[in-house]
Amino acid sequence: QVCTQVPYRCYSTPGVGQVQVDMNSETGVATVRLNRPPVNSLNLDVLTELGIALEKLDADRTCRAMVLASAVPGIFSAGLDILEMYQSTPERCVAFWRALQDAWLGLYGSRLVTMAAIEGHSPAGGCLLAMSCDYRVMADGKFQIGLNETRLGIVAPFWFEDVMLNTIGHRETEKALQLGAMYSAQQALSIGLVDKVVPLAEVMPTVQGELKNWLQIPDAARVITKTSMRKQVLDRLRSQKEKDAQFFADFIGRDSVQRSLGAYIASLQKRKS
Ligand SMILES: CCCCCCCCCC/C=C/CC(=O)SCCNC(=O)CCNC(=O)[C@H](O)C(C)(C)COP(=O)(O)OP(=O)(O)OC[C@H]1O[C@@H](n2cnc3c(N)ncnc32)[C@H](O)[C@@H]1OP(=O)(O)O
Repeated sequence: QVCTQVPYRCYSTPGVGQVQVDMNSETGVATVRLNRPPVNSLNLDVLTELGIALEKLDADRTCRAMVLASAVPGIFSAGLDILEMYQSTPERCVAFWRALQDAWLGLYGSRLVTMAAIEGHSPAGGCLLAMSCDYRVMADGKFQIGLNETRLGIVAPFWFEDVMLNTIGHRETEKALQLGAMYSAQQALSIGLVDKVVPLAEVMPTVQGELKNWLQIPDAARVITKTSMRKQVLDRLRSQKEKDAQFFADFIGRDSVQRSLGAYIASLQKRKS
């Protein structure tokens, strides 16, 4: 049970919030769990909650690190909620995209040590969240991770691409994005998409162990280094947020894209029958 005793502090109501934040003020480590069953798809509400949670943690001087995880077994995140992109309005699309931009700028630009505990599938937007952390530990087994956008007939935006480039390099990114490739944990490890693969039950203990190394480094020096490494990619989006949001809404509204998304949703439903 989380958040029941000192030194834990909750930023969300247990069992209610779609983004649950448990702050351990003794260690300075916050755990942020996505909690939107069945698959933690990222809709406008979740992205808004996530953006706010990240902003609060960044402002909390007692907080030094954050673990991004899931409260839903078997899933890290299924990525963006496809229903936000299918038969939506241009206004809603723009609001949705702004919330994604803000959550991502907060995560990729966070001063905290950020670690992803990937205890389930992590396609598309889920993979973006994981890649935006400083370190990734993934559960071995049947779970998959990757930017699969082209398989849906959509295109990973330039900032998704930039983050992947910074994570696995140009050649692997080119293949991964064109093919919309999804990788097993072992394959992801072999191309550097994740940093460690362990059995499911060991993901959290491994993250906690790795955090000890990172927290030995003085914050100021680490933060200056992180900022210097990530600034260019962050600034590229910051300088064209509105244009990017408008471009997304226009692109998603195209008939051909809507047809592809409709077919993809049908294929997801068909898998079950
Ligand atoms: C120059 C051009 C520039 C272009 C610029 C703009 C372009 C736009 C870019 C937009 C970027 C998008 C990034 C994304 O994140 S798109 C989302 C991609 N996500 C996926 O493809 C994941 C699909 N889901 C799965 O593969 C599986 O669900 C799973 C994650 C492997 C889990 O499998 P599991 O068997 O456990 O669960 P189910 O498949 O039975 O799913 C349960 C129900 O959830 C629904 N579902 C699944 N994923 C999503 C989703 N992402 N959004 C909404 N709903 C989702 C699924 O349909 C089931 O619903 P049901 O119970 O009602 O049938």
